[in-house]
Amino acid sequence: MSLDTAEPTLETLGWVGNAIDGHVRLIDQTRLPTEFVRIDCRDVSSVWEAIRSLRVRGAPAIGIAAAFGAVLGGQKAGTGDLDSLRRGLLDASAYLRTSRPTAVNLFWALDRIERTIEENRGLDGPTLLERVLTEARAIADEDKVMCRSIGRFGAELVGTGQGILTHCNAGGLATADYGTALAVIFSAHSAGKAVHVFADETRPLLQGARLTAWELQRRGVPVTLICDNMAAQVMKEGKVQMVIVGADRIAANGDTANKIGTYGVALLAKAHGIPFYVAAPSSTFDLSLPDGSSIPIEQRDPREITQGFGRQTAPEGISVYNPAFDVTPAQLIDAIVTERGLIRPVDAKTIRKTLGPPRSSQS
Ligand SMILES: CSC[C@H]1O[C@H](OP(=O)(O)O)[C@H](O)[C@@H]1O
Repeated sequence: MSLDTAEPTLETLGWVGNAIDGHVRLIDQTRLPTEFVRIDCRDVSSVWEAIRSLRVRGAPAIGIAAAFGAVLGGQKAGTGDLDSLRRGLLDASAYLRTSRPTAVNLFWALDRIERTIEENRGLDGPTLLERVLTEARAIADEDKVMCRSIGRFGAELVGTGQGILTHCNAGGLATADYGTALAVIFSAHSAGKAVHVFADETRPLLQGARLTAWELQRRGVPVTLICDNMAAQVMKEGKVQMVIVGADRIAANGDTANKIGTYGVALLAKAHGIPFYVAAPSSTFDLSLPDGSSIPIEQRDPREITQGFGRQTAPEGISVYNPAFDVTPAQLIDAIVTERGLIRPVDAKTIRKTLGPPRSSQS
């Protein structure tokens, strides 16, 4: 259901889903850049669908959406009977875990919701539901703070006059606010550093063209849109002095899953002697995985490729391979920018030193 199309202020571009009262409100990112529409999800399956279809997308944002979706499950169950409330919350959380497999933030956020339920067994229904809603809001509020911190730390890597290449969208839309990779660019730009961004369009769903270009243009950051197959040429022409991307899951050794095409960009950067950075909050690390080999990679609908431009652009029945992510090995990453500072060199020891001991394993 479309609610309102009022353009957001620059500060409210990110997550808007904290208006619970029986619904989760979010920006429908599939309608951007031509339409700005906020929608209300009134049941858990609508939140699941919004995550699966990338109406809400980006690792932190889908974690936040899932946290509020779980609250919705509790609201639907009602607070009259404690057992049915707990079941409603836990069933919603279990269902939302099946929406997308790669971004660990989804599971990290739902782990926090489920821990909150378990740790508050003694509460009555209304108090328990309120406590879980408070946790969901905390997840969103903490992400806002982490993004700003990532921006501050990452801006130190940016020299004035630099060309910066991005891939996909790791902006305010992908987080509670401000973004991760784009937070670095926004912070550098706000500090008066003249930067120019080359945004990969990012096939097949065009998060770069539709979302990153839109976010940067709105904030007045100079941006040039390129096709993914132009990244090598802009590097060869000396237009790019650094690359910065987001992340969906980072293993204990620093291997990083991100939007498909990121691995290729990292190889190109290495070949051209250009620093390659990842920006991500600590909620994107999965320290239960020793390396990136077992990060689950989402396989998506072939029609995203064969019908991506609103018409059939490939022979009917053609075989299609559509992995939504790839894994960039740690040795291709010069630094990871987190809310706790830079991780450099990118290795298990430095990650542990920066982030602290591993959490429980995530799905
Ligand atoms: C700030 S995390 C952004 C991260 O998530 C994107 O994936 P998707 O658009 O499929 O949700 C992409 O990998 C971005 O780098």
